[in-house]
Amino acid sequence: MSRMMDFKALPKIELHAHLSGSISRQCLHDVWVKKHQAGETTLEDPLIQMPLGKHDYDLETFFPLFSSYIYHLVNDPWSLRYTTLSVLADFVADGVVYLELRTTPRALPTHEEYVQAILDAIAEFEAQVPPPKLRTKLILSIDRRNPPATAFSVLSLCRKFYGHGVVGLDLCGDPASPTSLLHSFTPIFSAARSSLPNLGITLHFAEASCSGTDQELDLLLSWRPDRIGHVIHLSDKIRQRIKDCDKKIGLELCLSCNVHANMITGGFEGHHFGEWWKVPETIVTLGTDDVGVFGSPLSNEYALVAKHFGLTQQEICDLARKGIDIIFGGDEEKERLRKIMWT
Ligand SMILES: CNc1ncnc2c1ncn2[C@@H]1O[C@H](COP(=O)(O)O)[C@@H](O)[C@H]1O
Repeated sequence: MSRMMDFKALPKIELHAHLSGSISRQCLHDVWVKKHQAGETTLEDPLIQMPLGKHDYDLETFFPLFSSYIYHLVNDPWSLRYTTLSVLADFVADGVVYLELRTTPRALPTHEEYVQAILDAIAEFEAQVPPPKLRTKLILSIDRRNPPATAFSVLSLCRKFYGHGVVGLDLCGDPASPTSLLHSFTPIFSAARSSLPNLGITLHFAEASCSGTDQELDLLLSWRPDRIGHVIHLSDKIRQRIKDCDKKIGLELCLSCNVHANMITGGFEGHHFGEWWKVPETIVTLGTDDVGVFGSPLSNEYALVAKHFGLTQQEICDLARKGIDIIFGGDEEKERLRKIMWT
């Protein structure tokens, strides 16, 4: 039975992880100690602000963690490099062999330098001897709370860094921000489709009931995403539209995040993974979302689906391998993964 499986050793693909939310509390603490000792921060120790073992952040308490705390701690090139390297080390230690990390560019000191610093940290990590099995690509996020001009600048960054480590564009952020603001992003996503046809598009989709209206979801689907994340509050009509997409759409499902943040009811066994994982018109992949906040590494997400949905060892390997088809990282990477992932 899969319950006996070594989920850490299982080579895994992670396609839904936010950089700032993936930083462990210990790593945030290390950054804080250095800054505190140098008199560079007046913030409280992260281990007090976010005590170890606390994972029950709901959508009201979750987003301010970034805007009021983590962004003020990770606020210079040194802490950005340090935390990125730590995040990569955590993923590799958990048996992740391919990672698409997503992040919202910030002015550190410029948005361009922010992206370059992360790409440099990835290159530095991959140049280790012996090289780690993990290969990492970057997705740039548009925060739905931001004005169109900021969102357009994210597309410009995709243009600049496409072919140099950036493989996708994401829409993320607090789902409580109104659907009406999203209309102004349509030209951005259509420009992304026409000017960068191989850039992947992934969207946070129906995370909360307020962002799960047919009006919003019809709009998001009109942007022709390759993948959608969370996928919780759907009408039957939208369910059918997802299944009817020309190309199989990828569903990035994040069980622990959804359960801990009370985004769903019914606990793990009530999670919509159970509804989707066998649907032939879609491809389900498991993601951690924000392992630093919700505390469940990808190996544990596999253990959870094995436990709550009774997947056999073969079904676990098949689930992990299916993700290969929906990575944004290109054919060469797909070939590498086909060779190293368990059959
Ligand atoms: C429930 N899960 C989620 N839903 C929507 N957006 C999320 C998210 N988890 C994280 N983010 C988005 O990612 C940012 C932090 O990482 P980066 O600074 O970009 O690396 C958050 O500010 C939020 O906008």
